[in-house]
Amino acid sequence: MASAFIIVILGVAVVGVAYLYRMLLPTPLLNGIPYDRDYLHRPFGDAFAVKSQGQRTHEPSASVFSLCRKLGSPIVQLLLTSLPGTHPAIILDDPREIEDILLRRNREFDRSPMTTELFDKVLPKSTLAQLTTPQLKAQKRLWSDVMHPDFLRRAVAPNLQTAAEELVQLWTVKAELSEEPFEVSADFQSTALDAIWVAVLGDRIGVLRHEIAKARGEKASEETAKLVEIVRFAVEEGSGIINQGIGSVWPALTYFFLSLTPSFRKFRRVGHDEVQKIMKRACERFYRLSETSTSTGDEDEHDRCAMDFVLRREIMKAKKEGRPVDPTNDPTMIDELWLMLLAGFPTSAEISEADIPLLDATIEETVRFSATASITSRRALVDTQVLGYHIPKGATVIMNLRVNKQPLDVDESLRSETSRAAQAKRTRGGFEGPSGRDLEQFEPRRWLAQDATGKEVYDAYALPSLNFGGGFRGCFGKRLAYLEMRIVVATLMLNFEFLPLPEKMAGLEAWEEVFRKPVTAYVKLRVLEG
Ligand code: HEM
Repeated sequence: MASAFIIVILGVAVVGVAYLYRMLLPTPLLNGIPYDRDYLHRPFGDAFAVKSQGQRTHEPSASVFSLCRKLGSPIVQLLLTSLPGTHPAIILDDPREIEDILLRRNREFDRSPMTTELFDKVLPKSTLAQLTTPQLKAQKRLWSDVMHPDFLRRAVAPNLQTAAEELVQLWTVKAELSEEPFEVSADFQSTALDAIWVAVLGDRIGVLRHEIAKARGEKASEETAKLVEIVRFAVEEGSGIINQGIGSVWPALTYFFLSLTPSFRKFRRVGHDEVQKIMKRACERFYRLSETSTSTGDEDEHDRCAMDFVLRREIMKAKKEGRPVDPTNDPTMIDELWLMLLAGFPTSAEISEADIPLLDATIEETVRFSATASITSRRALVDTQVLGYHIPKGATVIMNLRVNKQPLDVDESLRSETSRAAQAKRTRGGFEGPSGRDLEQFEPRRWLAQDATGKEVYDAYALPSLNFGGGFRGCFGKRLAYLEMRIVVATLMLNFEFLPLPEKMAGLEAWEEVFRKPVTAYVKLRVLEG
């Protein structure tokens, strides 16, 4: 009797293990999209192979899209498990079709859970942690005006200019101390942190001033040093947590374990407290103003940053409706502000408005070439088609935002109507024309054209520009990032001559985490006389 029982148990165990093993094997979609047959009979399909290639090269996105080149198709399937809840994942590496999906097919594709899950544990109420819903649309509307060109020019550009000038001071001190090249990654991070903090929250943290004092051998203020340390911790910890989710094949599990660690809890507490303190001060200012001001207008001279703009509007609206309001306790507000700080951290008036086509072309080419963000994804909301293949509702389409190789050939008749119409408007032929040549080379002039009078102009549409995504769920901070690059690049060019570097310091290798960053970034400078 006992042995029969053991045989039954063993039988059930064997069937259970066989069933689990079967579930770990991939089931490709029956829609003809190519896949890597080498991984058809391996548990977890090619997910681990792609992940380990990414870890080896430090370029995870490139390892995902290398599958398209390997199979010679701009659209391929990633083989995943057949476990319940696993959605088909399709990889797309065709800039024209990606641009079309992002910009023109918002009814068919939305932000995918692959992205929202990464931000859900870290900043749950932020835009990036949400699929498109009526509530998210209202949240996006509330913030949309803070990226209006007029607001950026009036309130944000002067602060960005100050950060750029402080970077010039820092490099001048360093160049005067030694004629040797020096590493500048940390200086760009300090500039980006100062710039994004003041643009979003209006307060100066003074990271660059702190670095200038250190470079001059002066004693930096203890208060600034403490604040810089807190802010650096929160920004770096936040990016690090998201990065661990990106690197995981099971982000939900990784986040579960991370959420138990003291540094995760410290990130949530410190981040929350620091931003809340700054919000409290701004609210007090607006409560005082609301006693005297009659303005309920959309723009106000008292707004110094993105946060001011939204807080003032909320306070004025509540006052008009005669209800109390305390935005400092609104977790949506705090998470959204933190998302902007984390998103703006890697970005590196007159300058902001001057018409200099070659400057714009150089910035666009830098954005393309550096590919700071190389990947995004969308979820199919309906059964649809991409490049002639059926895409089932619920499938995730993972898209390459990096345009550094001639795209693979595609039969024009397989493209969507809107994609063909967009190509027809590219008067200089897009990839087929001069702008599409030598995409492995840094060549700003690909973004220049001549207008009807023969004048050289910047052509933002010469090629699909994908590094900020696009459409309704495209990057919210794109204008701010371009403005910051414009001001910083122009200010540096006006103050320094950049001398040639020894070959070993001029490498272009990158390290991709949430964003791609250079492995090393050196400069050798000659300070230009005023
Ligand atoms: C070089 C700098 C930056 C790059 C390369 C970048 C890139 C991106 C990309 C690729 C996306 C996803 C877009 C898509 O899926 O279509 C995104 C989303 C987003 N970015 Fe940026 N970004 C940068 C700077 C900023 C800044 C400065 C801010 C804010 C101040 C910002 C705020 C956001 C937000 C809120 C979203 C989510 C939008 C949504 O889901 O609706 N980004 N960014």
